[in-house]
Amino acid sequence: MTLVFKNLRKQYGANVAINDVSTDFAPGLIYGVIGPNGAGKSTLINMTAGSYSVSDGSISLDGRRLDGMKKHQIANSGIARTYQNIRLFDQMTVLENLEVCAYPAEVYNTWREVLWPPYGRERAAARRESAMEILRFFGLEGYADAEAGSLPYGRQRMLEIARALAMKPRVLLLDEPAAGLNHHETAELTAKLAELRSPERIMLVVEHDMDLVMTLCDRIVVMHHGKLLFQGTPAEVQASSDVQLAYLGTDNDIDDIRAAAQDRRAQLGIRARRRS
Ligand SMILES: Nc1ncnc2c1ncn2[C@@H]1O[C@H](COP(=O)(O)OP(=O)(O)OP(=O)(O)O)[C@@H](O)[C@H]1O
Repeated sequence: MTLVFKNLRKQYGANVAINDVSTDFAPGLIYGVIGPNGAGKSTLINMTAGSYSVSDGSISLDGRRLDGMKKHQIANSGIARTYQNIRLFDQMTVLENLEVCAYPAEVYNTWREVLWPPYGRERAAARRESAMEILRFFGLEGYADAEAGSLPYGRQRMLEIARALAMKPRVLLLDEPAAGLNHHETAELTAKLAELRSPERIMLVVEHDMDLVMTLCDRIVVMHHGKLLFQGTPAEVQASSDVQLAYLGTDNDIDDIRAAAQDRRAQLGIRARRRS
């Protein structure tokens, strides 16, 4: 399984958000996507998930073109995502948030469940058990019957990832999963995400939190002004003066990049990080 971006381009009017990006992603690895604000990171996620159209070039999974597919077809191809700003089904329970993602994609199977109640009950029980297993993994089982919107912020972030996992994705796209989490929550999240590394899954994590990225990711893609500036291991990225220049305009080290990322988050009004 490989996810491939080929000469990918995204243009909003005259603004070129993604400019001729070509790279590929292999299963079993966690990829970090970093870069200054406006570099095009979220646009990559949005195009891969089908939320935004592709202006030019292609995105394919196992040789199958995803660009041009409808959003639900992309989801059915095994791509799941989370959002920079949490988007849960607030009025549903935590358990329902997961169950709703595991309903059959094929109309045929839905009718089978409706017309054959024993089969429907069996499938519903299996969905529930599978959802509970994911909730237990995230330590959310105690919230199963609570309304999703009533959960503390950090738990909602975890629930978003849990919900994406309920789709059993082959490609998991996480857009700033640590935004607004305190240090304790970020450490917990980092450990959970590391456990999700699987030979059957490609993971892409867009994140400003350098500690998370450097700890978690096997490979890092650095975006700058819509272009792929650099790609390598965390050590290679930390050693790259190109990367440091892109972030800071000066040839400083990774600690300054960390500080710059925090400053930019604050400027953007991304929920302040609480020190625990
Ligand atoms: N829906 C949109 N309409 C018009 N321009 C957009 C849209 N979404 C993004 N852009 C522009 O595309 C460029 C890349 O934005 P994108 O959100 O992908 O960057 P980013 O690297 O994810 O930034 P951040 O770290 O701030 O989230 C920016 O110039 C942004 O203003």
